[in-house]
Amino acid sequence: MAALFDTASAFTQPSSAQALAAPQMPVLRLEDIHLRFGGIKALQSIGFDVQPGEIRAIIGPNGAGKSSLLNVINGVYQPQQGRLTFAGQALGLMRPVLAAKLGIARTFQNLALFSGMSVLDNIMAGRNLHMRCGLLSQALRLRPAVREEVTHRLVAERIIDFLEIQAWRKVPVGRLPYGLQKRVDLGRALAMEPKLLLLDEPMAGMNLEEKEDMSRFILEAREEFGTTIVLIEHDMGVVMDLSDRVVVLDYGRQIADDTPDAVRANPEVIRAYLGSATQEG
Ligand SMILES: Nc1ncnc2c1ncn2[C@@H]1O[C@H](COP(=O)(O)OP(=O)(O)OP(=O)(O)O)[C@@H](O)[C@H]1O
Repeated sequence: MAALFDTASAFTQPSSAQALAAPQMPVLRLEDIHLRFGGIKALQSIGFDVQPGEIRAIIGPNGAGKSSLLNVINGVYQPQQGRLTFAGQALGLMRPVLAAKLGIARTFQNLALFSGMSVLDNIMAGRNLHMRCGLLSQALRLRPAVREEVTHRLVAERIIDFLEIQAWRKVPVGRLPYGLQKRVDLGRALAMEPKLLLLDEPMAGMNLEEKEDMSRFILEAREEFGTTIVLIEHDMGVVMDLSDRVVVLDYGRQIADDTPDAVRANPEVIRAYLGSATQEG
């Protein structure tokens, strides 16, 4: 993110599938994660890593445990068993506040935007963690607060340019079509300068053109800012096109962790999930 943001990230590097050729310290490693809700075994012995600059997909049928897994990664759910390591730091378990501090950002299946606020202000909301001046100095318009706001606005404007949403920067988000709202949600998350970006069904409810746009922005975010991405997606075409490696869940179990092509050819995956209807994806 050096080109866009003022602070360099530990994971800022040109990223591509080539980066995966040489093993590096993973951004994230999950080991033997078990999560239960009463009698429901939502996750059973899940373990995989995410390399810097990688786009990792998590797929599986409805109820397979995908959202639960994302919630374990950002600390919303506490697994009964397992270990999580972030950027080489063994954390045991994650907590939401810690996740935010460590630089884990997330978009949601059901958008989490302020619908009455403008595009710019929603993206500015993503800068909150980076703001050092308190509310009082902001309210009194003290000089350091004004200076800081200018810097953050600059970052927000650059993200708006990057996502090609300049024309709507002053428009309340609630008035935008759904596809654009999803783009603003991505912008809000990118504004956090995340080391790890979790995308929960970024293409849900989009038409083909919107999906193509969103795919392009995800790939460009990785290329330009070196963002490491974990995404849940139901559209197999999107998963195959975007991801470097794919984790497949079925009834809370991890049945595959491989490249898109290998996953596509895996008989257990085909049986559990892909099926004939999605083979063309
Ligand atoms: N907060 C919760 N309380 C109880 N059970 C839950 C909770 N969250 C998830 N579950 C259960 O855990 C299992 C996995 O659910 P999860 O939402 O993680 O699956 P998913 O793969 O994301 O599904 P979908 O594709 O439909 O979003 C399901 O049986 C679900 O009912």
